[in-house]
Amino acid sequence: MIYIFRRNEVIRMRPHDLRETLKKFLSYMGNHRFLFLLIGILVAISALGNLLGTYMIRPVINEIPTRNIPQILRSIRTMALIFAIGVAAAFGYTQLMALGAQKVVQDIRRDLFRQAQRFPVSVFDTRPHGELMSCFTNDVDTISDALNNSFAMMIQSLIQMIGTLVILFILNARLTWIVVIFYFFMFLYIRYSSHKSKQYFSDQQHELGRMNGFIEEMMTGQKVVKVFNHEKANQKTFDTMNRHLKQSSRTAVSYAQSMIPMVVSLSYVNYALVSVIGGYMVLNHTSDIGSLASYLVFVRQAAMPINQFTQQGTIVLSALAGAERIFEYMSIEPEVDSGQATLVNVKEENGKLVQTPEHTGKWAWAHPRENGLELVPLRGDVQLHDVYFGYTKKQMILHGINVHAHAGEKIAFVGATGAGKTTITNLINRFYDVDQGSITYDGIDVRLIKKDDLRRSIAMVLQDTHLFTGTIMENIRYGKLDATDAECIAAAKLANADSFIRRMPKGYQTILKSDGANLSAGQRQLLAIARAAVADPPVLILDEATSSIDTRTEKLIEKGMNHLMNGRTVFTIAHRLSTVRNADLIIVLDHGRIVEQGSHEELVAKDGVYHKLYTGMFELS
Ligand SMILES: Nc1ncnc2c1ncn2[C@@H]1O[C@H](COP(=O)(O)OP(=O)(O)OP(=O)(O)O)[C@@H](O)[C@H]1O
Repeated sequence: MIYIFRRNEVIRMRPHDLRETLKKFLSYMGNHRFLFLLIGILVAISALGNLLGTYMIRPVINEIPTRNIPQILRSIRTMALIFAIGVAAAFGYTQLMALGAQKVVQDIRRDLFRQAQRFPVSVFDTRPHGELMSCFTNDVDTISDALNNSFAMMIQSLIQMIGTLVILFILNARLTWIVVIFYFFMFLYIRYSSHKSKQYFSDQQHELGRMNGFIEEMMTGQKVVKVFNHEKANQKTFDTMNRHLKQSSRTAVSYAQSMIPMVVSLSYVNYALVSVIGGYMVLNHTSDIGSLASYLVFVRQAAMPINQFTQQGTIVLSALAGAERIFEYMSIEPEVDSGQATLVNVKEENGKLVQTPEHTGKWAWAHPRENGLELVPLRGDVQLHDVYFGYTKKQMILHGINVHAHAGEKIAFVGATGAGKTTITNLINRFYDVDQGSITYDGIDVRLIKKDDLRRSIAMVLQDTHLFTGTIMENIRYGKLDATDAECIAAAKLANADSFIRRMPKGYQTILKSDGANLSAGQRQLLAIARAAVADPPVLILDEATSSIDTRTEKLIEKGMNHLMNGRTVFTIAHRLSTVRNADLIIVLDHGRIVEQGSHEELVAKDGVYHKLYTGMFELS
């Protein structure tokens, strides 16, 4: 198996399972079967045109001694017509192939993106995100290139290779054995040198991948490099990598470069030998001059399809390896959702809740029960019942967690890094499901609630704000796609973001780029709060930012957060003392276990872990 490395990952040059990958790939081509059938016909016409046109040299030359000019001209016309048809077919199939390739690539991209949207969070947590990105970019590009340039050419070369041999046998069977022997040696040499060059090419790609990864890391981490004076050490590492890359590239290229001249030289020897023996046969009257002329042209061209077939074959194989990676991603089980309880608008009629299509602003869970649909008012009461969870079966992260957040309560999780705070919040909105125990939302097991509706009722403000390319208004509207401008502005006001937005050159229409790079960290957080505010959910998960922000912005954020938290059930991964102090319940976690819980005053009075943490005397570990 040949591998190349891209960035720091291992990339296959050939598919593991060629048959299966080809089957799936052909099924994509099959979606445009008439187009590819037409391309196939044109490829065959083009290949046959080249073969027959060359064959026509025989009658033309044989007719010259007869001096039958009209007949000679007829033969020349026929030959020209055959070549012209071949050229027209080649032009036709290259044009259609460009269209076919883009259709196939468009379908593959569509399916991959659709599938990626449905991946469970665990896929993004466990795989480097560059891997999926390289499927979308490099692999799709390789497939597109192979379809555009290599796929048809490979088939054409195959037809020409077989056709050439057949015609050579027809023209002169005895001479052809010499050609077959040369073909055989050429083929052996091509195999040997391409095998060797692939081996070194793989080393070269490995070195290149390492070097690219290093450059990327150093460029993105320039500040750290400068702070710790690592320039010299980096230069040394880089020089070593650069030297290794030079060595492996040199060997790979030397093998690859030797292939064509060697094959061409062999074909010259072949040509010379066949010319001499053929000439002798003509003189002996065991062959005619036309056959020999046509034959020699075929022999001259013989090396070309072999070369093309091997070179294009390698490109097609590496494209199929890319396709296999894409298909592997596509075959990942999408996030399963067996939840049936949905969030619906309700209104009160004769003291009873009834479901309504109107936007009443009042919500309830429509929970299917044996005796019909039960409407459970949406309140935001969340309870964890003896929850155990591990990301893998081998290692449990949470052990017997019990927490009850009554509607409107503020729960703060504190604890050392790795204690399991984020993991608990990941379970509440079902990025992952509990292994043992359960989580209920308004009394309904979250596994019975449709994920979209569950997540719609829980907003998250993460440390990592993630803003998208688009206007500030669009970024706020991300929280609720049908929010009006007025709702977005109201949310920004509530989040304390309105004043800084209005100071931007284009206000709410200012375009944000690259994850809001044109904003400060504090402004990005204010926007994230506004985005959560526009969703107006009963439950909120806050992962407080640890990065230091100036005191004025910090105050703005605190105020924004307080407004946002008002009237909602809030789970906070708390880093600020003020948040912890104001919480109704503080949960102290250590190694996935609750070690203390209570209000700030209770826990301080207890003089336990929290007190030590609070007074900075002790760090949980
Ligand atoms: N996707 C994951 N796959 C496997 N293990 C994970 C994953 N995410 C977190 N963990 C592990 O789970 C444990 C708890 O992590 P978690 O992120 O919940 O801690 P935390 O208390 O939120 O820490 P921090 O304050 O640093 O964010 C850690 O040991 C961590 O290594």
